[in-house]
Amino acid sequence: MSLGCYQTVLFPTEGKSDFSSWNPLKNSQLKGNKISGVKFSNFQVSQRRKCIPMKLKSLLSVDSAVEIEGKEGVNTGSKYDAIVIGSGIGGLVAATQLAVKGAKVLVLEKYVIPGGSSGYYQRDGYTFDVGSSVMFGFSDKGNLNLITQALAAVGREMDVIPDPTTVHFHLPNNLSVQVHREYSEFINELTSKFPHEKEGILKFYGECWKIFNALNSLQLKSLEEPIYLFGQFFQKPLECLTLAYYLPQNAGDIARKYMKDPDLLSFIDAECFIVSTVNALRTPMINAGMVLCDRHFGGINYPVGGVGGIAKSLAEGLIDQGSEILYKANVTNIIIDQGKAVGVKISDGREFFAQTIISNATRWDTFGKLLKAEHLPKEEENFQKVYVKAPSFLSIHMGVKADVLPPDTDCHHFVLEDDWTRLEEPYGSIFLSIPTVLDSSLAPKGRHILHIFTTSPLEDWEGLPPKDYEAKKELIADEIIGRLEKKLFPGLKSSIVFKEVGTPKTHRRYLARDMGTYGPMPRQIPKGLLGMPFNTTGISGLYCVGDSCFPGQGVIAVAFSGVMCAHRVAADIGLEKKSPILDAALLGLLGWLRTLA
Ligand SMILES: NC(=O)c1ccc[n+]([C@@H]2O[C@H](COP(=O)([O-])OP(=O)(O)OC[C@H]3O[C@@H](n4cnc5c(N)ncnc54)[C@H](O)[C@@H]3O)[C@@H](O)[C@H]2O)c1
Ligand SMILES: CC(C)=CCC/C(C)=C/C=C/C(C)=C/C=C/C(C)=C/C=C/C=C(C)/C=C/C=C(C)/C=C/C=C(\C)CCC=C(C)C
Repeated sequence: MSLGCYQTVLFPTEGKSDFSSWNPLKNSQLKGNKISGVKFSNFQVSQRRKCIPMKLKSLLSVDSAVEIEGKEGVNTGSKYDAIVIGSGIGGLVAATQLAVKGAKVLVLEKYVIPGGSSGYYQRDGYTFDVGSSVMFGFSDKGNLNLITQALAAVGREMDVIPDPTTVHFHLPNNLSVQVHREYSEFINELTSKFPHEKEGILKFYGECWKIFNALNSLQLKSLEEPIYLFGQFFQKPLECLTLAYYLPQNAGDIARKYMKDPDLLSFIDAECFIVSTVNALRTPMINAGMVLCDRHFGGINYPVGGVGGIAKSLAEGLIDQGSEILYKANVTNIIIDQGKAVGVKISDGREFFAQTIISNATRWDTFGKLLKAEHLPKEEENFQKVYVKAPSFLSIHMGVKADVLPPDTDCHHFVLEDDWTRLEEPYGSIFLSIPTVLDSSLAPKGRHILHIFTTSPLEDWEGLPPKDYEAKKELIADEIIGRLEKKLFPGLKSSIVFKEVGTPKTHRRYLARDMGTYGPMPRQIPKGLLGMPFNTTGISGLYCVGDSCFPGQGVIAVAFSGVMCAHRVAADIGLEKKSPILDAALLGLLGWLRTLA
């Protein structure tokens, strides 16, 4: 199936009117509405900011980022080394890493473009990021720039724009904190708000750096592969022991060792909530250490042309390696033969076979829908005891008149106005991303994009007649926009020229995630990352990748899960070294450790 060159792809919101009219192939009115004429070389930055694109090198033009190519003639008869279900960043990284090791991979994607939550859609001259927009691991230094490395592995590089402020927090008691790219500036700003806690602040973030530096010194591969793991322990014993020490710990406990001020502890909760959808007491310290430092080490960098270009580049790179990707391929079953996963069936009845099957669908979808209930392994039962689905999102994508934003507005904002206890409540906290502050080419001239999202449970949106559903979307969106108008941008409502609201039903439908979930979150206080499963599953030949695997939510996190998965699969199909005896011992040990969580 080829959608042809320059087909504009739409990611519609769920609603009667959107559904009845949606067909990406028919949207010829938007054909040619690609961000034409813009090349990375003469890319123009919004005049509000002096952001200079990092000249990494560009092999992609923005035009090609909009072109989507399906793969014709995928052969149902041939046997692949691996079939990957889903082309989220986790799935694509696993697929590309395997392909460069020499494996023949087939990616089956339900939607018409790659990327999942890191995809994009276009409307009226705007290019919107579907979900993720704060890119960790996308710098040109260190070992943890996994997005950069994943692209480089398949010969792709993208121009990126450094974001001077990771996020601007607007919190209760008029606490406003900008997380500057420069660590010292951030620490100065935070200690100026909490001078009595200076020592505690330095100690807490100092522990984060210990973790980050240990992670950054390792060569990252599968922690389920003993030859690699023991090799790392041998080469970097201190760093590995540091990580092993922090593995079962949570950020909130460590913060409480050093800090007492309740507002400061709540600030640490907000820092963690952004990356884990739970407070600091439930956020694994390794994850906190990773993100709270990477933003200062490599910095947050936004890809020119939008986040969707990353998945597009990976998919192109995959095809260059001789592997395949098939869009509109909705996997309905994983085929099991004598207890081993051997293939998949898609909704049009075709079957594909491979030595290994990798699912980038969530574990709830993989084990609840793609496999029959009797295949639920004990390990998955345990996972579902320790982790629950985080709520879904209400998202509002808007185009606004540019002059509504004050000069020097930051790209990312987090807003929780009056009451700390509302942090984790549905519709309590508001995330706001304004990517046009960095890349003005994403919107028509004189306009900015506002991508607003807030947590929202699917249950709030079920069983409503279409008219009530539409009315509720408008009502809730209006409230959220009103809050931003009051807190940040007076006159916001009257500046709106485009608005589209997506509900949890939209996310469920177009991201194929059970209940539209954002990802897994611990049911109670977890033992850090100890309970999070890696990539192998209780079913031989079946692997999982993505945010319901170690280390959890986040684009960089799922990229790491992709790297780990590819390494483990490569060892199992003979493309990497493997020791069956050590394998059995390590997998047994890791399984036992998880039962302690
Ligand atoms: N607002 C946000 O910023 C936001 C929102 C949600 C998720 N995220 C992040 O996105 C990342 C998720 O990445 P990921 O790699 O785990 O997955 P993903 O959910 O982004 O992608 C999974 C892909 O698999 C496809 N798929 C699922 N089931 C399928 C099936 N049966 N057949 C064929 N295709 C199928 C989906 O269409 C999707 O493209 C996480 O990092 C998460 O934190 C961010
Ligand atoms: C095995 C054993 C037992 C032991 C051994 C020891 C060792 C060696 C260990 C090791 C470990 C490791 C390597 C680990 C690793 C880890 C990692 C890499 C991690 C990572 C993580 C990441 C993350 C978590 C991320 C996240 C992020 C996110 C989620 C983001 C988000 C964002 C958003 C939401 C946006 C916002 C917006 C606004 C504000 C607007």
